[in-house]
Amino acid sequence: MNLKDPTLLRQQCYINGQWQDADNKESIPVNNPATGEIIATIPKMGAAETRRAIDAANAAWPAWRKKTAKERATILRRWNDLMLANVDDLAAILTAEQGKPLAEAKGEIAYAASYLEWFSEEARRIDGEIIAAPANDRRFLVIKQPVGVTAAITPWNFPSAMITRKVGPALAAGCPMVLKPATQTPLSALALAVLAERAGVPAGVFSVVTGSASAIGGELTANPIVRKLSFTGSTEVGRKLIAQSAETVKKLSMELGGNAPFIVFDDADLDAAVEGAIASKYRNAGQTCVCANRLLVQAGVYDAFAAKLAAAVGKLKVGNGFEAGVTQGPLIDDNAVAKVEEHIADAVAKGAQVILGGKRHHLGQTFFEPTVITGVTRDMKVAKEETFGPMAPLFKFETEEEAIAMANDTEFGLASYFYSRDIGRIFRVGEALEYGMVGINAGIISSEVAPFGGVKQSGLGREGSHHGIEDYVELKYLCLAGL
Ligand SMILES: NC(=O)c1ccc[n+]([C@@H]2O[C@H](COP(=O)([O-])OP(=O)(O)OC[C@H]3O[C@@H](n4cnc5c(N)ncnc54)[C@H](O)[C@@H]3O)[C@@H](O)[C@H]2O)c1
Ligand SMILES: O=C[C@H](O)CS(=O)(=O)O
Repeated sequence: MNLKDPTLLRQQCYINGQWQDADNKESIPVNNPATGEIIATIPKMGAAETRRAIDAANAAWPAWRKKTAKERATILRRWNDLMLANVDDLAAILTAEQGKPLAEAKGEIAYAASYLEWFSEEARRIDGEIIAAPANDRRFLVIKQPVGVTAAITPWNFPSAMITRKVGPALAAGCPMVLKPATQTPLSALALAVLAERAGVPAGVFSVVTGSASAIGGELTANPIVRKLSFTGSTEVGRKLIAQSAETVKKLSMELGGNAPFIVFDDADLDAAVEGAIASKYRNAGQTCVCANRLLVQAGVYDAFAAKLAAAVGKLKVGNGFEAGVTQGPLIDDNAVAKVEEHIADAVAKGAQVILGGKRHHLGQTFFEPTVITGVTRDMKVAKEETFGPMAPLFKFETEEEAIAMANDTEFGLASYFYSRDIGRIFRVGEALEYGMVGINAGIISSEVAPFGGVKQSGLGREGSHHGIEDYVELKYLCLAGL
């Protein structure tokens, strides 16, 4: 990894403004999924170090909340600017530990920085209310105050953006944050801490702890000083963290799993639908929470869409993310590859046909062939489970009502997509889909200015947009009498 600024690559945790090893000096390797080589080691910390980070956050909170909104905004804006000034190094670190192509990694860094920029602006718009009281000698005031010490636990698939989507609103609202990044991709988080320090984030306001997920998570969820937990990851782990947080009644933000339907109606622009399907399904080698997981295609255009999609998918280039022109990197680990293989094998055993790809790539490691399968039916695992890999399963439907029923037949409700040029259908289907987000004639919909989040078992709360700050403030009602 050739960095212009090698000091961005850290192999220690950042607690209370200090770079530290684990108390027991133990460490964990960080692997490059494309080559299998060890690129760094990080401390294997646990509950004791996490408690110190929480105590440091609590000690730093009064001074941080006392800063004016403009002072906090200035620091967040400077952090954004530093991310953009170091985009090449941050992207190289991200590709080395997560595998996504460098162009995608640069895109993630810009996306991640946009949350710091957005919440540097939102910091100055956390306004209250004065309510018309029911008596002339009274005035009712509502003010918004920072929730307190917050914690974040983030996934490996977006090692930078999932962090700034949480730390941005937290710091903007006046809350300190203790972060546990994914064990597979901690280096991006530690590089963010380097830039936070340079931006002027005071010691204790942002700390990064790596190591035992259960030990660190156990402390973050049990410690009463932590007033809020924001988690992004699988629904399975989210359920555990919700249960662990119940004892201390923490505020929770949960960004969990998905099972996105991608519906192609017979009135769709098929070329646009293929472009959108490629963008949604194969971004990050299919490892995003909002990837199309089920492609539902109306019978009249099924064969034409399948042929067009297979032709376009066949042009995707698999390889090391640092190689020019590569659009498909490796999957994160062998378990991820096994999940894709399991879904393909199950579908084929129940009658589906592989029309493109279908097996591990000849490059070895965790590379997988971009895959398209047809003849998929609702009894197959891929209908109910998140594949999280570069495999597009095509289901067939006859009517609009059938498509909506198929799309909603899941416990998930994060992202959904459909392609149609009929305005009546656009409103009917957009309103009928049980999802937090709906892409209409669009395969990529995420933005810092829009509310990101799901319904049902895809999560709680929203991140980004004006709404994203609400999860980091408490409403306080002041009743003024005797005026
Ligand atoms: N909704 C969203 O915005 C969003 C975004 C990205 C990923 N995801 C979901 O995340 C999943 C893939 O990411 P992943 O494999 O990192 O998910 P994961 O749930 O396995 O891990 C997420 C984070 O939780 C930590 N963790 C795991 N077990 C824990 C425990 N017992 N206590 C405390 N922390 C624990 C991990 O170390 C990691 O930091 C997919 O289901 C994907 O849909 C959702
Ligand atoms: O995987 C989850 C991310 O939230 C995807 S996105 O980059 O925000 O669309």
